[in-house]
Amino acid sequence: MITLSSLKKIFNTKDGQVTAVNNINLTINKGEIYGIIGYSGAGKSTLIRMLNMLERPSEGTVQVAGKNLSELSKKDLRLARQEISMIFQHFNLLWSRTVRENIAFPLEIAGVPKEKRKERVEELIKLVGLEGRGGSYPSQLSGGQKQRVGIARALANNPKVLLCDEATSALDPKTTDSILDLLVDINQKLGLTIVLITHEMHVIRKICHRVAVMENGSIVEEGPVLEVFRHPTQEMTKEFVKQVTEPEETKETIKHLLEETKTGKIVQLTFVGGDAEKPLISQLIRSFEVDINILQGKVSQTQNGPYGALFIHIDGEVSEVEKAINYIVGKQVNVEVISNV
Ligand SMILES: Nc1ncnc2c1ncn2[C@@H]1O[C@H](COP(=O)(O)OP(=O)(O)OP(=O)(O)O)[C@@H](O)[C@H]1O
Repeated sequence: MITLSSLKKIFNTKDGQVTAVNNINLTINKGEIYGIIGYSGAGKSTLIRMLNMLERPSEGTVQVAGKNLSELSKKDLRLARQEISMIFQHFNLLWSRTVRENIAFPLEIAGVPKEKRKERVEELIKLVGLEGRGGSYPSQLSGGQKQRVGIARALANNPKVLLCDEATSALDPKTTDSILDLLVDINQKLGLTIVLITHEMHVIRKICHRVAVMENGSIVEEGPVLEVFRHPTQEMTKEFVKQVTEPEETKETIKHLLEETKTGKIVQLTFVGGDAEKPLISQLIRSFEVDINILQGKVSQTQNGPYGALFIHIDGEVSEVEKAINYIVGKQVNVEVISNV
């Protein structure tokens, strides 16, 4: 659906040239939810804005649904943009218009007749769960509701691609989850291709099929979400992955336990996909002369199956502990010994 080839963006500033996006090659498939993660300044916004030519590339090409956007005339680009919608962190709603009028706006621009417009607006209000709020103004809505208006407006002209520019960054965690659920819902119902940028791994974990990690204008790591979680190669990716596997208090708890624990080993087990459901711990206790204490654990759902980490203390004779660890390795669960005590 989207192909980026040798894409580059250089800004000329008073202080010299800034390369915001540097030679990116990427293919995003139809119906996929594709996440791009990176810290502030990595070039995510510039990249996503080039996907609908809000920002013109300095070099390279952007192809969406078979069209090379750089080559389109102004008129054709306007038409192409109806197929590539966008939602924003701060919603970008028209404050003097009601919910209904905001959603109708792109339909007016596209020249949709009044009756059809009305029908479509009501359909969209239902789709995003804003029944009963059509007459409200944006200032009368919560953040989550405002983003629902943004999504309805973006979907008005039946786009093929939805671009999400930090769409949940201004929302609290619970509202974030409800908006992410809505994005998955419309991805599945409408077969819409979704590209999102974020600095939160939680967003990637919860809804993306594939992820690209961006640093200094380049993509440093890319792949299916579970694969990247399983084998993060770059330091930065490892940091992001920790956001969803290690609860804040984990390090402190482990440190405390290391001080308390005199024998055995503390290990981190990482479960990916189907393995997370297996009764590994009871198998260990039954098969080896060891005691197992579960210290901390978190298993989350991804679009490709469960993913999680479990910290356990395995205690017993040194040889039995070794055997137990080897047994886990044989089960293809990723094992990391945090410390030999
Ligand atoms: N219009 C511009 N003129 C000059 N430099 C720019 C412009 N837009 C972005 N940049 C620079 O390009 C680099 C990438 O910025 P960009 O906003 O794309 O990053 P980002 O990953 O989206 O970060 P953030 O999440 O903070 O917006 C930064 O160094 C930024 O200063």
